Amino acid sequence: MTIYFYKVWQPYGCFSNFSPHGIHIQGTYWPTVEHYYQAQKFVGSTDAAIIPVIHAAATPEEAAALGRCSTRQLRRDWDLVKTEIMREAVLKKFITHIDIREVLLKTGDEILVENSPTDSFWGCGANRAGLNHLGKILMSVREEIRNLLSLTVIYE
Ligand SMILES: Nc1c(N[C@@H]2O[C@H](COP(=O)(O)O)[C@@H](O)[C@H]2O)[nH]c(=O)[nH]c1=O
Repeated sequence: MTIYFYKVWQPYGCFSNFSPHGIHIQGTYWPTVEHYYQAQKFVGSTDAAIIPVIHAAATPEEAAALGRCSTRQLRRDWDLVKTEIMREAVLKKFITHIDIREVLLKTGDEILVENSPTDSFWGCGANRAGLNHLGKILMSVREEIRNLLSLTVIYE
């Protein structure tokens, strides 16, 4: 059965990038995947000064609003790198936090879908026919962690 998730307070809310699970990446701690993802939009851009502001945002909603501001200049390669950047952050989240890693692993081989009514890139969009890249990343992270854990069992 397909598992749909979206808001943090709904079932499987820990799969949302807005969930309160911090990550360390390249020496910096980010309070949520969303903070990190939104800040990466401006690395090397003329609007890079917004990065520490996004980092310090009180909530992921605030971080997202800062990153989505249409008057700011995104890095030129954003569309090429955003999926890999998201994957790295989501992998780090589920490697770091054992409790939600268990939730992810317990979904077995079910299809995971970000049920966003407005986003048909990361989610499935209102018609549920969107690309669902976040769901796909979660499924691939689930597979990667499973493989990592099976290697640990063999070599321990
Ligand atoms: N979960 C969730 C959202 N979805 C998230 O929004 C991000 C995409 O942002 P952007 O590339 O700027 O459009 C990505 O992390 C996606 O998972 N959006 C929300 O407004 N509220 C929410 O609770």
